[in-house]
Amino acid sequence: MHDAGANQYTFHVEATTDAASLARKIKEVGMKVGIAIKPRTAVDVVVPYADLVDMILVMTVEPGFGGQKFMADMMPKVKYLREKFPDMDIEVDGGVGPSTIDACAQAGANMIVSGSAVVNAEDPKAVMSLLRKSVLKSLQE
Ligand SMILES: O=C(CO)[C@H](O)[C@H](O)COP(=O)(O)O
Repeated sequence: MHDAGANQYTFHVEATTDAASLARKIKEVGMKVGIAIKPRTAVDVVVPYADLVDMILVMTVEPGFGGQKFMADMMPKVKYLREKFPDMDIEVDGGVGPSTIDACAQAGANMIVSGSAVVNAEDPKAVMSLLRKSVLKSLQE
């Protein structure tokens, strides 16, 4: 993947029995590391790997497909991570769009995955701009 131009590899903590080794291997080949947690995984699970990763992804839907409903009850995980790791990239993925971005941004997410809300929009560029503005506004507060 690195040879093909990828500069970050994100894996699910639930998908490996040795997240630390996997994170180190990804770094060794020169890529940034992201670690993701599914909605039913406790946020504490990723804390031991914080020194080994560049980004923590909090899933706000069950992974699998786009178009699902945003789980607002994942926001305490984002807030907890932002308070604990002020300089960490924290991403949210699932059901993020104009009506849910402020909750993500205010909880402390600075990276966003948005599928349906962008691709199904009449004006995808305007939606991306709105999402970006919400995150930037919270970062400046
Ligand atoms: O595959 C996914 C989750 O597994 C999608 O990345 C995610 O759901 C984003 O899509 P949407 O914004 O439509 O929820």
